[in-house]
Amino acid sequence: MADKIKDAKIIFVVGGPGSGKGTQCEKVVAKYGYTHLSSGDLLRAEVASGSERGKTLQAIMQKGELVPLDTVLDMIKDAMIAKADVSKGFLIDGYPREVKQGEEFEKKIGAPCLLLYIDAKGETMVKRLMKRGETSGRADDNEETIKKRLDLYYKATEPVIAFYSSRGIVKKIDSELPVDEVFGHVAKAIDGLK
Ligand SMILES: Nc1ncnc2c1ncn2[C@H]1C[C@H](O)[C@@H](COP(=O)(O)OP(=O)(O)OP(=O)(O)O)O1
Ligand SMILES: Nc1ncnc2c1ncn2[C@H]1C[C@H](O)[C@@H](COP(=O)(O)O)O1
Ligand SMILES: [Mg+2]
Repeated sequence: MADKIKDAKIIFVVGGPGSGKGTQCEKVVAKYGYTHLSSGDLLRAEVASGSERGKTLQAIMQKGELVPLDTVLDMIKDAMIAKADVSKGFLIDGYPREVKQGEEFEKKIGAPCLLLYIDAKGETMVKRLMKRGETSGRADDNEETIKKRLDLYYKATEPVIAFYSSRGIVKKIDSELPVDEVFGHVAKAIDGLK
């Protein structure tokens, strides 16, 4: 089964909470037809299913903490296999959150050809998430959890950028710009792929 995805085109989309990863991924899907897999969305779907596992995940996510690596990697892998026959490429949004996640992904699935680093200032991310929280219904879009997610991002996820930079596959995207301008830079990075 895993053979079906071993040669897939894989793009990691990494950035802080509220930086605009999901927003840009939607636009990439519209233009390039890639498959968007957000680890957070996969986890929220499990929570919404009402399963016992979903209840455990919900408690972790509500605190702004990371769920266990194996849980999230298995979900991504299953979702990739389900789309393998029709996918032109995969946008893996919100993963890896720490270097170990990247290493395990490469062992079990394959290597990314590009890492889109969606970069915004801390204060911008907080403002965006507080605004999104007015309508999102997300249990983690509140002041206390946003602060924890941001702290964890700087501590655990920023080293991911350095790890892949040494491989020359990181494109840093200024996400302080308006959405369509940000997308112009995202598209340029994707068009630059062989
Ligand atoms: N360039 C932008 N300018 C202004 N607002 C933006 C921009 N990009 C995204 N937004 C808005 C849309 C959302 O309401 C909010 C967060 O964007 P979103 O794409 O959901 O972030 P994200 O996927 O990185 O966050 P999370 O990690 O929490 O899922 O900010
Ligand atoms: N890759 C991940 N590893 C661990 N936990 C994760 C991962 N992706 C999402 N999560 C959990 C923890 C996050 O705070 C929430 C929301 O994710 P988001 O990408 O902001 O939608 O889910
Ligand atoms: Mg998102």
